Amino acid sequence: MSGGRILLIDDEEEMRRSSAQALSLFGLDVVTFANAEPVLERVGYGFDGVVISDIRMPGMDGMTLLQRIREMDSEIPVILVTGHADVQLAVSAMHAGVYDFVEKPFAAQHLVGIIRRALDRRSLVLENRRLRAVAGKRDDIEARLPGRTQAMVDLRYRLRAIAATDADTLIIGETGAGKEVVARALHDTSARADKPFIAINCAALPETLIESELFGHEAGAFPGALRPRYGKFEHGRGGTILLDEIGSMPFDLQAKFLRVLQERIITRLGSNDPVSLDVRFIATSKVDLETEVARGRFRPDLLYRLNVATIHVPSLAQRQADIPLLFLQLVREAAARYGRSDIEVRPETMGKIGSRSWPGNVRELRNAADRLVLGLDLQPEDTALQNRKLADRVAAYERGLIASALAAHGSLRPVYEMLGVSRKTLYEKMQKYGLEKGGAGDDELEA
Ligand SMILES: Nc1ncnc2c1ncn2[C@@H]1O[C@H](COP(=O)(O)OP(=O)(O)OP(=O)(O)O)[C@@H](O)[C@H]1O
Repeated sequence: MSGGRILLIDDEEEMRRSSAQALSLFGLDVVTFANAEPVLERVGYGFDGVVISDIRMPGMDGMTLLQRIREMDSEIPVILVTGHADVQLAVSAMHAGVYDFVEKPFAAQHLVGIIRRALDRRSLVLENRRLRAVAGKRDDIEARLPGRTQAMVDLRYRLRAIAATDADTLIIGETGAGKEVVARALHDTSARADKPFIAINCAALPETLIESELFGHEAGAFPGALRPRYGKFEHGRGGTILLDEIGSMPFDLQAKFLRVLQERIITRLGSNDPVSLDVRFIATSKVDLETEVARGRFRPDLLYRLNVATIHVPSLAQRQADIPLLFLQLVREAAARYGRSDIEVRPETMGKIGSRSWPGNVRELRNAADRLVLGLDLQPEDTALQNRKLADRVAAYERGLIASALAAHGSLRPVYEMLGVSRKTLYEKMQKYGLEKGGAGDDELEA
């Protein structure tokens, strides 16, 4: 039997007390209410329990409650408690989709039997929904993240393994490598697939607003907060929250966020009432968070907490062999988007695509596919470079310098000496940019 909750509504206090007591003797987890309104806040699409309500009550009656619940999710079991003379009401409730009735006075054991069947049915409904959602999207991972290189095979394997858990996840990868695509795929193949997916870009939110954006606020929490507002965390209830560019989260906020991760509770700005939060967090970063920790810009405790389930999204340089096929797929997608069907990729174009470097990764490759479909020339590498952000241009420049130094020397020592970096730094950068050691001996690499 499921461990779901039983919400019991009756306006008579004695009835609430005695029913709750009787049901808890049978090991059922009962919460009682004197009126129906607050129950609507407690149930929703993923509710894994049963509602039992008196049919006649002042304020919202049992019939209206039944209708309101069925508008949210028609498969939540609602059991109505009727009086002896309520036959007419009972007939309408049956038409309205009530799960079952009990007539007052009732034997607790009789009600318990009905509740147990209702709970079993509810957990079956939820499990079926979960499996349907997962099955529908699972096959899709291959299509969303294609590639035959080991790096992509490993990525898909890890993604599936982590999607089967509810662990908070850190996704690392270069700009444009597809971190957000991976985050979405993770959500869509997880048990939370039919719940919200909320993406928040930490780098794009102004520092002054970020806290109220995430946590929400009460009216008057700060000047300009005229009305209470839910934060994005609460909007994501039951689902997944993606924190893009977690490294850009202001330092002070990191401590608060760590507490949210640990306790699953948030407090809106200007409020003292903590609200519980059922979400999975996914964070992404293109910068090395260890380095940010060393620079005092990122909290080590937050990194350790996030670093449990980690997915590395390979750069295009780390999956060079996948580039031609991926490019063809992106061309097909672009052709569909622009309503073109006669697109042909010439072998020499394909040669250029496969051999050049793509520091902007799939995003840049996708731009190239768009240009081809629109009949524009492939941008020369240096023009493409000018259109990128400073950090990407610096990275591309650095990669180029290291690549040519590696090509010019048979061993690593002259390379790192010439570039004025330690052997360890050189090794890390080679890994980051997917560069091979050229003619250098293996022993040189043990930094
Ligand atoms: N495997 C893929 N197949 C098709 N398109 C992809 C794939 N991976 C990424 N893309 C596309 O490339 C672009 C960049 O992807 P995404 O936004 O996920 O990258 P990112 O790593 O989150 O980038 P940034 O760090 O800059 O935010 C998007 O347009 C996305 O649709």
